[in-house]
Amino acid sequence: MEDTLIREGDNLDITKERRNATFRVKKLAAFIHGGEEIVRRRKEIYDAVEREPRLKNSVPIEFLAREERHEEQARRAVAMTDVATDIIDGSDMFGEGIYYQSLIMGRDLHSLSLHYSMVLPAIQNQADDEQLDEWLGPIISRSLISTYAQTELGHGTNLSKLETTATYDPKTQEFILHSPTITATKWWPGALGKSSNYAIVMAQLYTNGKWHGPHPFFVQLRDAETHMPLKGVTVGDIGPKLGINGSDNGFLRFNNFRIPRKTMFMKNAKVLPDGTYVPPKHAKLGFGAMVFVRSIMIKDQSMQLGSAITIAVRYSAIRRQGEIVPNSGEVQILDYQTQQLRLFPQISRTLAFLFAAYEVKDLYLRVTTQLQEGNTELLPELHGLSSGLKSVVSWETAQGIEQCRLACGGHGYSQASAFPEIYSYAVGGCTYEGENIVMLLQVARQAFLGLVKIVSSIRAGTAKLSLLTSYIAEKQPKTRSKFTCVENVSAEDLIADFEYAAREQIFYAYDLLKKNETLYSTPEEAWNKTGIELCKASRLHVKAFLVRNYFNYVSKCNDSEIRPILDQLGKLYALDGISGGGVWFTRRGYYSDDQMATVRQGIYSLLEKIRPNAVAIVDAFDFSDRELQSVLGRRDGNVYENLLKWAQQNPMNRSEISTAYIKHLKPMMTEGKSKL
Ligand SMILES: CCCCCCCC/C=C\CCCCCCCCCCC/C=C/C(=O)SCCNC(=O)CCNC(=O)[C@H](O)C(C)(C)COP(=O)(O)OP(=O)(O)OC[C@H]1O[C@@H](n2cnc3c(N)ncnc32)[C@H](O)[C@@H]1OP(=O)(O)O
Ligand SMILES: Cc1cc2nc3c(=O)[nH]c(=O)nc-3n(C[C@H](O)[C@H](O)[C@H](O)COP(=O)(O)OP(=O)(O)OC[C@H]3O[C@@H](n4cnc5c(N)ncnc54)[C@H](O)[C@@H]3O)c2cc1C
Repeated sequence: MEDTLIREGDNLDITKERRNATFRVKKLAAFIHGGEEIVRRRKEIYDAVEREPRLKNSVPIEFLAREERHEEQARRAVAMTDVATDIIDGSDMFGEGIYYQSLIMGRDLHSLSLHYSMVLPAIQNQADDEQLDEWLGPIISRSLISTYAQTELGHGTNLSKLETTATYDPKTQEFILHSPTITATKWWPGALGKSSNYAIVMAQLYTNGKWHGPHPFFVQLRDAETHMPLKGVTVGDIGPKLGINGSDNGFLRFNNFRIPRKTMFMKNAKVLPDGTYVPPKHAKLGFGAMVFVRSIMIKDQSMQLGSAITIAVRYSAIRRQGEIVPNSGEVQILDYQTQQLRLFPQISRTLAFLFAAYEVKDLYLRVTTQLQEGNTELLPELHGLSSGLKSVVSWETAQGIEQCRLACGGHGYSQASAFPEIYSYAVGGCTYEGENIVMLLQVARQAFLGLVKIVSSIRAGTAKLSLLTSYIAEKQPKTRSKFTCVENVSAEDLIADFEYAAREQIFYAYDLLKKNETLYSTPEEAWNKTGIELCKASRLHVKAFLVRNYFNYVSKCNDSEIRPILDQLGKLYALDGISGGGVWFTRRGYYSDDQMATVRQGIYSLLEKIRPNAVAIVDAFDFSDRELQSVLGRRDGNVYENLLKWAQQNPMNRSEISTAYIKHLKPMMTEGKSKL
């Protein structure tokens, strides 16, 4: 990060904002990103990327047609990975990897996305030693391109009903892969359509006439030389999508396609040559690649929200429209209280999500180490934390980006703002790696050792609780919330409030479930009739984690220059949640009407405090113009002249007269004239 973000020629309003900030941006950036050394490395990586001619992103991606975009993203992906090890520590996916990728690939996936984000971790963690020796080299050297093919036309969520079969034939020691129906067609896998010649294929395993559920296989799909699909394989691109159109998400069918026995991942489950099935230590170890992406995408999502709010705050600082006091001149739109309420909570959310991303990364790494030793103890906790965070974070990120777009008025709707790209990329996270509602139900059902299981064990006095769940066993306070005013409220009080709301809803949902079990004939029907309340319980449980984790993380900061900023943002995060969460905080009179009114007053006072530092705070997220790719969010604030330049480079303006005019409009006008 540079010493100062102020330069000659910058927009005067944005310069004034930076001069008036009460803290040094570098300090906050260091805290946010985990230390000065990490910020220094970010700058080093950025400079190296800028110096490398092959990593120049000269084509404005938003003007490209689908095939051109796919090709340009493939070019970038190859260049990115050609020079990666000269620039970054390739083993640090959660840190340097994700940052490096965002500098080059922008908000899109590409031909190698799944190769790195799912296949590499799956091979590292699920292949046996012999398979690792055989597969890891080609994966790293990129002599093959691979993807993760699980979802089918008929089933994405309910993996037990996937229809692709892998039937073992002991005579030839092969599996026969087959797509028995149309709905068995694999559908969605990134980079499957045209790029990949290998895929991890999830298929229902049958050996010696017995079914063993879905298992992963590493399957060659296309010829290594000609890249033509192999006989028995039908593969192609599924067509344009809401976003990520640089990626060739694909379809895939097998027609009695034979693959060798050792293409089944064999570190956990095994099929012996005679067809004997050896089960894994934990039934869901084969789902590890999904857990990796759910874990890493929390950081990715927070960075998407962070870039949206950086753009919106910078633009709001240079945009002047309307007067607050008549005849005193037009104000920066950032001065409107309503604008602040739209924007500043998104700053807090970005930080809360980022700090949660650090926690889930640590847990992921601990679980990976444990699994290497054959210990699956922490796996359910990771499944719960990553599923719950994935759900809440991707949803609130999508909502937050949309608020940022709306807050930028008409210019927010233009691709020049970058919001359409950011939104359409980020919102995919609500669906992929487990549809959000389904993941919330997982949190309720199984995760965190199972909220539902926890309640029954707490009541039975047999609960074994983890750090993430121990609050659930605490007694609900009979007194009111301790909140009196924003100045006096402590982190502990705010955490207690969220835990109160979560506990209240968890027990409410549990009791409803038990009641429904008496009303409906099966536990599954009762579960379905309690689904909405269970999802609410999971959401509040995750929110309580986010608040607790935010303040725990910030408690490490003793710097008097930036600590007040972090406290203000933390309080805003919590109070905005309480104010918007209404009913859960007022149940049993925990918050009175007067307290709620004081919460709102607290929010207004925080908005006022944050306002003078808003530009500097988003500067501390340390996004370069290269990453933001937004005319509205330019560091220098020179928006208007660059909007005009951006429009002028639009291919439609290459000639004065369009083909639409020549082919359709002109003949119509000529005919119109002849009728006069
Ligand atoms: C040098 C190199 C340079 C490289 C430079 C580049 C670097 C790039 C770096 C970083 C890139 C990062 C980019 C950011 C991220 C963007 C990438 C985006 C890619 C997106 C691709 C998308 C892929 C996909 O979508 S793949 C398909 C995903 N599909 C799903 O998620 C399906 C959802 N369904 C399920 O997961 C499950 O079926 C279920 C959980 C809904 C239900 O499962 P079921 O089998 O029915 O089980 P159930 O009976 O409910 O539960 C039984 C018990 O099992 C437990 N359990 C379930 N799942 C798991 C699990 N995964 N792990 C552990 N335990 C699990 C469950 O809790 C139950 O437990 P219990 O104890 O018995 O109660
Ligand atoms: C951008 C993108 C990239 C993707 N990349 C890949 C990839 O690389 N590889 C891959 O294999 N897949 C990929 N997918 C597929 C993705 O993982 C699935 O779409 C996702 O898991 C959701 O499954 P589904 O489509 O079957 O949704 P459905 O399960 O059909 O969901 C539809 C609705 O039904 C509800 N629903 C379903 N089941 C339940 C339930 N039990 N209880 C309550 N409600 C329920 C959901 O909440 C949702 O509202 C990708 C998808 C997208 C959008």
